[in-house]
Amino acid sequence: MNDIDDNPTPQGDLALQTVAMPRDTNPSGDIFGGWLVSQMDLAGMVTASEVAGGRVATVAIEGMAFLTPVHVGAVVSCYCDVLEIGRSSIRIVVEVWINSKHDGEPIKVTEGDFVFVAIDETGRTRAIKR
Ligand SMILES: CC(=O)SCCNC(=O)CCNC(=O)[C@H](O)C(C)(C)COP(=O)(O)OP(=O)(O)OC[C@H]1O[C@@H](n2cnc3c(N)ncnc32)[C@H](O)[C@@H]1OP(=O)(O)O
Repeated sequence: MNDIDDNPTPQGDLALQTVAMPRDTNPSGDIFGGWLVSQMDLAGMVTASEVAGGRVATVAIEGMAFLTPVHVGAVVSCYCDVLEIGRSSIRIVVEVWINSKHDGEPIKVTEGDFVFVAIDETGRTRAIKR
């Protein structure tokens, strides 16, 4: 995982942008980690589907850490960078960034390595065309 201080700008391309809503909070009013993972999975799926030219499934999520809380109303941006393309798999680092409530500076919230697999209509793996 990249160190937040060594990597002050997003890595990769913007794949998904959304707003953290009150419905995405737990009873204490904090945004759920699971909601963020869901957004990251969607962002990764968009990028992986483009690379794979069709249907993909998430096979693994590795090495995640939540670095800073997300507040309701924050614009949540997911950036994807393709790290590796195998026979059927695509490894993507997904980073989530928000802007600081105080000074508007971009802040990295979390990142994780997501592995997607290209699958056919029956759900079996398929080779990615290059
Ligand atoms: C967007 C969504 O659909 S989210 C839904 C949640 N995800 C799912 O339902 C997927 C459930 N899993 C599956 O259906 C199956 O595991 C499949 C079809 C994805 C893969 O089937 P497998 O029998 O594991 O395939 P196989 O062993 O050939 O591995 C396929 C590729 O995935 C890679 N892979 C498999 N497991 C892992 C893992 N845990 N971590 C990293 N890579 C992995 C393999 O290295 C291989 O890569 P390569 O083809 O580039 O060499």
